[in-house]
Amino acid sequence: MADRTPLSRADIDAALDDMEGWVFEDDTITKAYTCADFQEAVAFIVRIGFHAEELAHHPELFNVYNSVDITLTTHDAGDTVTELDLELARRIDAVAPEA
Ligand SMILES: C[C@H](O)[C@H](O)[C@H]1CNC2=NC(N)=NC(=O)C2=N1
Repeated sequence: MADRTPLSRADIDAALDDMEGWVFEDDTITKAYTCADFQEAVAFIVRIGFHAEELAHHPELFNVYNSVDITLTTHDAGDTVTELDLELARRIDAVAPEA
């Protein structure tokens, strides 16, 4: 299980180098997805939900029609980015609809 120790900015930047579309912003990592339509966006959100529950780690999600904007931070680590955010981000990418 990934841990909840705050990561350094250098560690976050190094990880994000291999994670297309994810950006560091205000002690969070964020990514904006565009789905084909609302149905695909909602299905994506449901798939994210299963991983969030499995990890006991929950994203902030903002959906408008076919867009899903995701923000990840670890509340238990003082609202900083941890390995758990990177793990959830990688799982989200793995269940994202094809671009
Ligand atoms: C007890 C439970 O596992 C914790 O409260 C979890 C729940 N989901 C969480 N989600 C996020 N994003 N950060 C947390 O620190 C967090 N903590």
